[in-house]
Amino acid sequence: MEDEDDCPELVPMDAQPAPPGPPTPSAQQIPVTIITGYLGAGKTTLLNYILTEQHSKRIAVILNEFGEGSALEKSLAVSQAGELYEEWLELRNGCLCCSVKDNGLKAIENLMEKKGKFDYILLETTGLADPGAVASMFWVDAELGSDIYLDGIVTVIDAKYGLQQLKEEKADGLINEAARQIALADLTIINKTDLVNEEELNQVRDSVRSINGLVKIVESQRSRVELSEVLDLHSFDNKDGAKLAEKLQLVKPTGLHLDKSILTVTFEVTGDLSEEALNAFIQDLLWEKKFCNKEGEPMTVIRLKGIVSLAGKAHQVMLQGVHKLYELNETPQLWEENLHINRLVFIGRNLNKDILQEHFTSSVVLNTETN
Ligand SMILES: Nc1nc2c(ncn2[C@@H]2O[C@H](COP(=O)(O)OP(=O)(O)OP(=O)(O)O)[C@@H](O)[C@H]2O)c(=O)[nH]1
Ligand SMILES: [Zn+2]
Repeated sequence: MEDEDDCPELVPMDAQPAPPGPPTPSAQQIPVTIITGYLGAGKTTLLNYILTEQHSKRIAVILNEFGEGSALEKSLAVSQAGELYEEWLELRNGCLCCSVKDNGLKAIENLMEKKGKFDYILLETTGLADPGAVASMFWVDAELGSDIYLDGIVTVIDAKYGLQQLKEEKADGLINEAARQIALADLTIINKTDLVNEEELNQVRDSVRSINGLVKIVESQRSRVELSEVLDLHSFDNKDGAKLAEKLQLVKPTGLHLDKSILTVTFEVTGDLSEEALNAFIQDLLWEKKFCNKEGEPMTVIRLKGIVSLAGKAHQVMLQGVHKLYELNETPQLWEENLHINRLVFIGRNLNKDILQEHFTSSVVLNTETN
């Protein structure tokens, strides 16, 4: 028997260091999909469905749970599904953001010792977890990053109770977790459509869209969705810069809103950017929270995406941000001569498009093109 409590072996210092940033995944890297969603939305149902329906991939599952009763139940539910490898990740009470990283890394590192035995990882987070913290750990840990890559964040929403969950006001102005999970998502699955009528379903759809102008939405009963819609999304890859550029153009800004809600703003600015000033802008926004809306409340960005033109670079550069982490990565896509359109999408709270764009244009853009 392996001792499960052993700390993972450290990789020797002279081992090949991972290149900075999340590059285009290599064939050896294993994709990880984070499955999140509010309590009872249908995450475990989705996992079980994927594990029983999908036979072309060997999938490892990591559950990240509170409370022993439900943990035991889920462990059994998942391990019925034939040959799969299960790691146990239990967060004792306390701050998720702090504990998730260490425990999560340990579970994944343990799992990676069984490398070769699986080719996809699904990670279910608890209903109350902040998936941003989980997603961040794949970026922070360079060694881990050389073994696996983040493929996408999937948020399951309860068609019946989702709206109610989204409207819950949090004490002290904290961000509503259900809304945060939608803000972070690459794909949302509106589940339990059997429990609502068309009008209710439309309302849920509209609320999801009002939070996240980028996210793809599918609907399901018992979490039965096309697997190709859930797995291999490549949401964070830089190889597909052209696809992202296209997608960013279709983003609709959102915002028929209550003060505290999360929304999407987007703008485009032509010209080349100073890389240094862009870094400073992003850090002021994500780390320092220096920008405020008209009411003087600091803007909080949960997810950030963009395609930008950096001075001196012929290739388009992809900007990805989750939580407080962000990255700039060159894509294979070349800019057209004199048509350098920077497109940015921000999902978060207290965002004011005009103020953001104004800061961006005045501090980051070097030269505005005329054509
Ligand atoms: N009516 C209906 N019930 C569903 C559907 N999908 C799942 N359920 C039920 O909803 C309950 C919760 O589903 P789970 O998959 O355990 O939800 P979860 O998100 O994993 O829940 P937690 O891990 O507790 O946060 C279970 O009783 C499911 O059988 C659906 O489409 N329609
Ligand atoms: Zn679950």
